[in-house]
Amino acid sequence: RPPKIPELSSPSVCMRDPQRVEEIIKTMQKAGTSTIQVISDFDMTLTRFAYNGKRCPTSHNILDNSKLISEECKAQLKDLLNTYYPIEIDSKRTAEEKLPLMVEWWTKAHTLLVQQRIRKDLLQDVVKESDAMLREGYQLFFDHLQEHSIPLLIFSAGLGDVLEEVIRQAGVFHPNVNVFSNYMDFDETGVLKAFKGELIHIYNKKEGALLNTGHFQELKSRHNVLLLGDSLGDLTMADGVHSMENILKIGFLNDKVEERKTSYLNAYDIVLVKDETMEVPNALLLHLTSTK
Ligand SMILES: Nc1ccn([C@@H]2O[C@H](COP(=O)(O)O)[C@@H](O)[C@H]2O)c(=O)n1
Ligand SMILES: [Mg+2]
Repeated sequence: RPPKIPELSSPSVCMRDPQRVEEIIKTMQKAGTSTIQVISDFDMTLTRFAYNGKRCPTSHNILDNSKLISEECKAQLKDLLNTYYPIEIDSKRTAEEKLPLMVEWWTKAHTLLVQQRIRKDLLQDVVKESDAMLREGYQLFFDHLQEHSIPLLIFSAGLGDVLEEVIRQAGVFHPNVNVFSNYMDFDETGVLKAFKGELIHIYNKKEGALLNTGHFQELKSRHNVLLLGDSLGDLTMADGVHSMENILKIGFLNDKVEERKTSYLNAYDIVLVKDETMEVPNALLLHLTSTK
């Protein structure tokens, strides 16, 4: 294990191949800060999964539980969550089996949200009044990337308008941050009428809008990627990166740990088990941006 990163010896850290991790870190550190980009999922990756034993909300949940949603609609959204979330984290079903069901979940939820005639000008209050919580250490994470001019792409199947507000209110929506997500389309009076563009769900985080935006085109010289996710669907988030040289994949394993540990260890280089902090990603970033 890299001796300069004691956080990698924390009990929450699991690695299938620590030597390989060490090699990737060494190569990336040698290549230098100007070659690095960070691609991160949002819900349950940059935000906490639980706090004081209670689940923290996803960007969808922030809106679902808010004053902008009728009691009847809240119950319908909750039913959807109770039906589809167990499918999302079911280790016995394949991604192919889950994909159409996930599309069904997102589509039904978005249809319900549009029926609620949500007002754009109230989203700020909704986030302020919510239990949204970024992971401990988020400030250092965002500020350090900004200080070192490292681009951060947040690639989320959540609600872009809501998640942007979360990071704005936390004071970390710096100019190096780019967000790809599901954005709301409001009519001329500021009422939600639809969702923009192609739906982003947990199993298409490489297709659609993102590949045509030129985002990765602009970052052509950044061949070294630090990827952060909490779902196996997050692993394809860097697929658009041009001539990638190294990728270090960090996965937060928040729920159903025993059932899912093997698949996470096979897919992610570093697995953080029930770790609600940014300690390990931060330690890695500090190391990668150090010149020693
Ligand atoms: N109606 C929905 C649909 C999805 N979710 C959760 O959002 C997560 C996706 O957002 P990422 O930032 O992680 O891409 C996903 O894991 C679902 O559990 C939801 O809460 N409500
Ligand atoms: Mg997530």
